[in-house]
Amino acid sequence: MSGAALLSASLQRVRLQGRPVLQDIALELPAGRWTAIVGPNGAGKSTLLRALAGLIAIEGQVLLEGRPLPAWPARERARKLAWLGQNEGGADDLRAQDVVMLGRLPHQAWLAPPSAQDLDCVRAAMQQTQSWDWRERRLATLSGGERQRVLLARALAVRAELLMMDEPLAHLDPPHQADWIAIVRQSVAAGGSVVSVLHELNIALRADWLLVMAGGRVLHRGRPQDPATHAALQQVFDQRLRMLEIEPGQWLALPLTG
Ligand SMILES: Nc1ncnc2c1ncn2[C@@H]1O[C@H](COP(=O)(O)OP(=O)(O)OP(=O)(O)O)[C@@H](O)[C@H]1O
Repeated sequence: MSGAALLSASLQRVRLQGRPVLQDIALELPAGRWTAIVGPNGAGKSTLLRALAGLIAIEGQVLLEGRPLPAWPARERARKLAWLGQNEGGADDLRAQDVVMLGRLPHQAWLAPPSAQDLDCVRAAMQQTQSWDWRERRLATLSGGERQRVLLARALAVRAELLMMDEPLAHLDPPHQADWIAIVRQSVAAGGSVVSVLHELNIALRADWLLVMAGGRVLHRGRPQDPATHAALQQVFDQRLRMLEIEPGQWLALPLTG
């Protein structure tokens, strides 16, 4: 694997409760690219993302900037790699602003108060996700979409080079989905790398690169515009998609009924 990859992985196997869930996956994630992981329910998308983030035990190796993930000091790694998981809980009693400040922990000295830079990052991230207005409200009092925008702000406040998100669009309405795409594009344009598990195929088709999974393997990787990518999508979704090019290079995947 080339040394240029921000993250590279070689996974022989990942087991959950003794059951093999992923096998034989090798990939490289360069800087400056948005990669979307797609595939049917149970394909192993979330497990792959968790494996790449170092959140679960693997048989194999994940390298961040060429260094194995476990060899990174925890705080340094947490500054490089930000995570937004599915249905995250545990912070319900905190004010939204304090939840976002958690994203600054890897930058703060032990028990030190937040710096002016931390406060700036929190405000900027909350403004980016349009969640600043409810900064004083407790997370538990927010709607699903409002909460998701606060959690996205927390991940953005880290200012990490690598942003990993599992179903980040859950609960977001179309304008905020569009805002999410804009945020991802900004991050990638600034040299960052974004990896997202997405169920919304039409959003995934706007990524730079797709990983198409089924049965615990990556069956195909390629650009969303490539006919081979469309064929892989058809294969994993039982030929039940209608692929439409709505403008040059921009595709939609509609479910075929009947
Ligand atoms: N904790 C667990 N213990 C055992 N098996 C698990 C566990 N979590 C997930 N699995 C199994 O691993 C496989 C992959 O699950 P995973 O959540 O990675 O799939 P996914 O592609 O993200 O699915 P979905 O689209 O439904 O969210 C599934 O068969 C699932 O049942």
